[in-house]
Amino acid sequence: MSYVEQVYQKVVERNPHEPEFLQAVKEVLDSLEPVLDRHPEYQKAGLLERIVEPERQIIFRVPWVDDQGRVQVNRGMRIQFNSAIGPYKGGIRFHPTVYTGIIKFLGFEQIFKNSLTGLPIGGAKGGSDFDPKGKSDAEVMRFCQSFMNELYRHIGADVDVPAGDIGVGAREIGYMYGQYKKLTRLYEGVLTGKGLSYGGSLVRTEATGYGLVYFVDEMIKAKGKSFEGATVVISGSGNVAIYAAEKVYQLGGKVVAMCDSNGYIYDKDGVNLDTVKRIKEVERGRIRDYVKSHPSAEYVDGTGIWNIKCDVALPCATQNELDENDAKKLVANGCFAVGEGANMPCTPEAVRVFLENKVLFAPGKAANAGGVATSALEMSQNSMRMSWTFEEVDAKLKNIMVNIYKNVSQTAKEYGHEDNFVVGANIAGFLKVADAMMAQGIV
Ligand SMILES: NC(=O)C1=CN([C@@H]2O[C@H](COP(=O)(O)OP(=O)(O)OC[C@H]3O[C@@H](n4cnc5c(N)ncnc54)[C@H](OP(=O)(O)O)[C@@H]3O)[C@@H](O)[C@H]2O)C=CC1
Ligand SMILES: O=C(O)CCC(=O)C(=O)O
Repeated sequence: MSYVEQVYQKVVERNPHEPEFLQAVKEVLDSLEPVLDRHPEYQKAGLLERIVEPERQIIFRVPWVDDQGRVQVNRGMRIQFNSAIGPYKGGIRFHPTVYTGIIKFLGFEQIFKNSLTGLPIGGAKGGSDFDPKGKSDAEVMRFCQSFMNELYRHIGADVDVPAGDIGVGAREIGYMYGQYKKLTRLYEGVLTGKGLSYGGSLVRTEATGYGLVYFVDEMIKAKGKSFEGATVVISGSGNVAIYAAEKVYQLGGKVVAMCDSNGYIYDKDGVNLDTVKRIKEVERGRIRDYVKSHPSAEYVDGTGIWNIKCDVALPCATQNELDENDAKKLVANGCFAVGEGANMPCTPEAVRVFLENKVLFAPGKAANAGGVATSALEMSQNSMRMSWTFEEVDAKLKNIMVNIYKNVSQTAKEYGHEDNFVVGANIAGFLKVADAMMAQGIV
């Protein structure tokens, strides 16, 4: 058994009930064999054993009172995975499926993603099994305040800087920021994704979706293709999906389908993004409402969005939402590129189908890094007590995404896996963190 296989075996023994975490670790470790051949010193330093173990996990009770006066109790957590290259950084997810296996897979991915941005940020993730769907603003506020009543002890502008993720947007960040400030009396950049009136950065709302499309654009341009005239299917209709769609339209493509967890809409004339924004950002409604104002579009309950013919597929909803059969369908329908806006949305079997069929595949830790990169730009602006214009931040974001593409594709080539951006992203993200960990001793 190789060193890498031995490390993975130990991870399986230690975390037997966390399949998503095991999936994320296996994908990274599988890419690292050639790196370990070149760097035998990593084994001596126990580098892999250390990188797969979080530096710290904080799990806490979150009690709150609902609108009926009943006491509710959720579980909160923050997993601070790796601080070798900077303060912990990563989102907070509020969703009923949250448990340690999900937050650990996200925190682990975040280490390498944050490294790829080229900015000094370590990896972390947090969340709760609280479901904001159907809750009143007052309930969400009480929950967020209670969540922060514990979390504030473990974070800080130079310690750990959380942000949003599924179920956590501007509203939740605002409530958490207010409570942090009240508890600590500090007005500092402790969270990103803040509102513009209290330290937020322009473009952070758009950043993950825009960044995804900048990355995919670079990847397909290298093969002589473009978004101009391309038909695109995007799963999800949340923050990442909406702004990926906006950038696709700006580059001349047409988005024909989007979804939420209940079902998908198909609009052959191109999904009207103003309508989706109204339904999702203002009314907090369901995607099925789209057909009320666009009767020529179709709404279909359940999964199945990947059966729709497209040139480019952008999974932007959640982990493991696109499986082997979906991938085969996309290939059969002529899809030539897939970009992961979500974290780990494609199963390992689906990724294999794409790579075997020469579909250009942009893995999430590279392709969706624009969100956290812009969060780091928000941290810089907060530290400098200034704010850049939309154009300035957007230009920096685009530059970062182009550089990530270059780094990932060059690394893939250098290690003998040309056009395999999964291997390229894992190795390039790992090398910087490994170098920093080696320099800092056994900690
Ligand atoms: N926000 C960010 O900056 C970043 C986010 N990401 C990743 O992008 C993904 C989306 O995040 P974000 O847009 O912020 O989250 P949002 O909460 O804004 O949106 C999530 C969207 O995905 C849908 N969805 C969730 N679960 C499923 C499912 N099982 N099947 C179909 N649709 C589903 C939701 O539908 P419904 O409303 O019905 O639940 C919603 O439309 C996540 O994987 C996240 O980790 C990655 C990098 C940065
Ligand atoms: O902006 C951030 O800090 C985190 C974004 C995020 O959660 C992610 O990259 O998955």
